Amino acid sequence: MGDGGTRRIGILGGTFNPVHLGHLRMAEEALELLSLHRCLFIPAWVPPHKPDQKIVGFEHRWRMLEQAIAGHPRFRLSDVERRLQGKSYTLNTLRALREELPPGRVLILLVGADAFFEMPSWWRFREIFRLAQVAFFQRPSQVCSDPLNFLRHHLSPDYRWDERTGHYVSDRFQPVRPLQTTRLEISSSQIRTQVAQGKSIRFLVPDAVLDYIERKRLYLPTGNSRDHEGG
Ligand SMILES: Nc1ncnc2c1ncn2[C@@H]1O[C@H](COP(=O)(O)OP(=O)(O)OP(=O)(O)O)[C@@H](O)[C@H]1O
Ligand SMILES: O=C(O)c1ccc[n+]([C@@H]2O[C@H](COP(=O)([O-])O)[C@@H](O)[C@H]2O)c1
Repeated sequence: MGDGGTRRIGILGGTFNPVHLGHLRMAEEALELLSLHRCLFIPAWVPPHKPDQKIVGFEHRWRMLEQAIAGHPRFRLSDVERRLQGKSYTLNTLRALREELPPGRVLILLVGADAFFEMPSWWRFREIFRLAQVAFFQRPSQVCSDPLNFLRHHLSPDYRWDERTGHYVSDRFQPVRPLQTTRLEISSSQIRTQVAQGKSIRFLVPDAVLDYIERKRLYLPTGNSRDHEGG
């Protein structure tokens, strides 16, 4: 992903219900490994694949992210999916970012390995690989499929491993890069469950997020939370 000075923007989309230290550490390591100029955190307005999940309102997820990344010199929060409304399809998000960012930016979509191997079920997923590079992170407890077979099968048989750059490359799509990062076994669902069971989530989320969850009484069994509204 050599770029001769071009600014490289990492894009980390998620439901962030709530944001946790797994997300933040993954973004921090991506900054270094991919020499990113910025990492954009993009909370989904309506996550396309979580229709049945009870998700706290966008405003709560936004506020928690805001506090989690406050003061970080390279982390930024983007409301592009709020502005787009409707289901938050990543292809639409990338197209909108292409229009609003200065020309010449290299977009690198950051996804956990679980999300990466599910991408063939995303809306017009092949176009995503034309518009942006993709970097995926190993998640703990992940039984990993072979990425090269996966790319050849779902995108193009010409995908090959480039030892020099550490990317899977193709003449038809942008490079894809596997990243070895610190494995933190944390998920938003685990956090929600622990809060609902009255267990501690300290050191799984930033302190400011912990305070916010307690103050707004989020993730308590139904009926106990404050301002708990949908999308
Ligand atoms: N601990 C983690 N390590 C690496 N990547 C992660 C981790 N947790 C989430 N991600 C990645 O961050 C992105 C956004 O994740 P999301 O907001 O859905 O969080 P989640 O913890 O997976 O949520 P849930 O448990 O509710 O499904 C996805 O690409 C996901 O794979
Ligand atoms: O574009 C799609 O069809 C699509 C389907 C599922 C998930 N995504 C995106 O993937 C990111 C992680 O999603 P999730 O559901 O694991 O929070 C988030 O930015 C979603 O908008 C995108």
